[in-house]
Amino acid sequence: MAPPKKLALPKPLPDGFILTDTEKKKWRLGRIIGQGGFGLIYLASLDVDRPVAADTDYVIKLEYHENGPLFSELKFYQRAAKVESMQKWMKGRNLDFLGIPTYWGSGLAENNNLRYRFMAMDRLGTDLQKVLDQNGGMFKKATVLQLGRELVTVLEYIHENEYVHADIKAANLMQGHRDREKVYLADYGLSFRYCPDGEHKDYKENPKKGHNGTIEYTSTDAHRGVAPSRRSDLQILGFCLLHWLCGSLPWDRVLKNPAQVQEAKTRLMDNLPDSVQQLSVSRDSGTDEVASFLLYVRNLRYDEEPNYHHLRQLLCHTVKGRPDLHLPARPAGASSSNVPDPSSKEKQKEGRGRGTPKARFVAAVCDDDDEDEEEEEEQERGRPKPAAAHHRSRPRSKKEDVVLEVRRSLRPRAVQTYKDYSDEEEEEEEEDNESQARPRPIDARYTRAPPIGARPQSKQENTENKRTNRKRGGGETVTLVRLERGVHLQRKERAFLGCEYREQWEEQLHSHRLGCSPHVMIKEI
Ligand SMILES: Nc1ncnc2c1ncn2[C@@H]1O[C@H](COP(=O)(O)OP(=O)(O)OP(=O)(O)O)[C@@H](O)[C@H]1O
Repeated sequence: MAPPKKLALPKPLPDGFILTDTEKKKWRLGRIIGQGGFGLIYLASLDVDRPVAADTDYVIKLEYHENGPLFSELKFYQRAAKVESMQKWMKGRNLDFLGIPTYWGSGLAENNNLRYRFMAMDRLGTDLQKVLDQNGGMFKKATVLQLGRELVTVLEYIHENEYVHADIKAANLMQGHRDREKVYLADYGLSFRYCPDGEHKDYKENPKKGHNGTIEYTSTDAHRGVAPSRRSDLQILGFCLLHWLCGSLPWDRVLKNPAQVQEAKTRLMDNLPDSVQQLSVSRDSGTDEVASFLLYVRNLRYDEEPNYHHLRQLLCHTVKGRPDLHLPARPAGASSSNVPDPSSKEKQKEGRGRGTPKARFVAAVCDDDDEDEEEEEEQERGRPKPAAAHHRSRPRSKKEDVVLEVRRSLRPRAVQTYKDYSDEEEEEEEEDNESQARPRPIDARYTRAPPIGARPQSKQENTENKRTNRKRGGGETVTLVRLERGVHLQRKERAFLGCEYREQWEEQLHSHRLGCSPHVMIKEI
């Protein structure tokens, strides 16, 4: 039989198929309940003698052996998210919950000459993007701040274990299967070991690798082609919080142009706290806390350890307990979005806003001022316009569900091109031990995103870099690309590329940074 096409979704294994993991535990597959860019998600059970029950607590993620994301995800769970290590950490902090799914095992399988890799993990519930879509694109302020605090704690744990997530977004946040008030940060396929064996990666811009991640939320460092770090995870989180609070982001309409998105984000970061404060939707949904959060993040050095306790305090709110993921409270008659449209000039020129279908959807749901125009657009395209949550008094029809699904599938996917190979020697060893071959290289032409211009290295960054005195990574890189090809066809591609590392540094990176400690900065606001 011909080998599987690289990057393809795996040919499904039959219901009832038995998998044996590396610890010799046997798993029985049930029905498929999800599908990503590369892999399939099956219900699964350790009871191999009977069909998998519909309410089982386990799932198995299955990919072709050649694919990369599951390999990266596995490495994250095996190194950083061991059950005992998480429990010990939680105990030390008196926490009763940490939103990281539990990993239960992994292994390789073969069927009809096709080789698969699998991972067993906790079964989770609905992802928060679905919840947001049903809530008109926004959460209540208290919910946003509670989610923010819980995610800061998850990031604190991950960061202490040498990893960053690098792709925080509502689509990667999932409710618990049994307890819907619990929220888990899932999908570690793009996670990055920023500090292998305690050695922080160097700050190094690489125009060839610019604009990694999910374009809406990716960090300004990632736009410049810098490998992700603790501060970039926190900045991504800040952008997410802002989005959930306001229902849109200033760069929503230019998502197809990464350079413009980068420009808009840089402007927002440069003009904090005003730039974020003025996005407040209403007094009830004020953005002051997120402004302070992003301001703190802006003042972090690339390799600086954030003060997570302080970050949680910045997101403090009187409401305690678990996040309430229900409809946002919108004051009657209030325009839901205060976000200025960066492309308004362009819009005037072209007579129409730009952006991805998702960005249009957000605007349609949340920006009352644009409703007429959006409606017109929707009618032109012959699609029904989903009603904003606050206008909806009936359950959505099947047709509306389909529209949501289609728009969901059109959402920008994450791109990764920064992964250093240098920290993977150990993986290679482990792989050899397990007789697992590395994912195979693919052609460089699959890489995405326009290169960004080279910039001179600033004296400050140079000094910072020397001070960290870290070892430099090897010259090879791993590239993972997710491409959108039509509504239903979404593919991700991973490549190992021989890539010249050019040292190009960002003069402006710290030009907005004031010469005082972040704590002093906060007091000055
Ligand atoms: N632990 C889980 N429990 C229940 N459902 C899950 C779980 N993990 C993923 N899913 C479901 O399966 C779908 C596919 O998940 P997967 O992580 O493979 O890909 P994805 O995150 O949707 O896409 P991408 O390929 O971009 O990462 C998800 O959208 C989700 O609905």
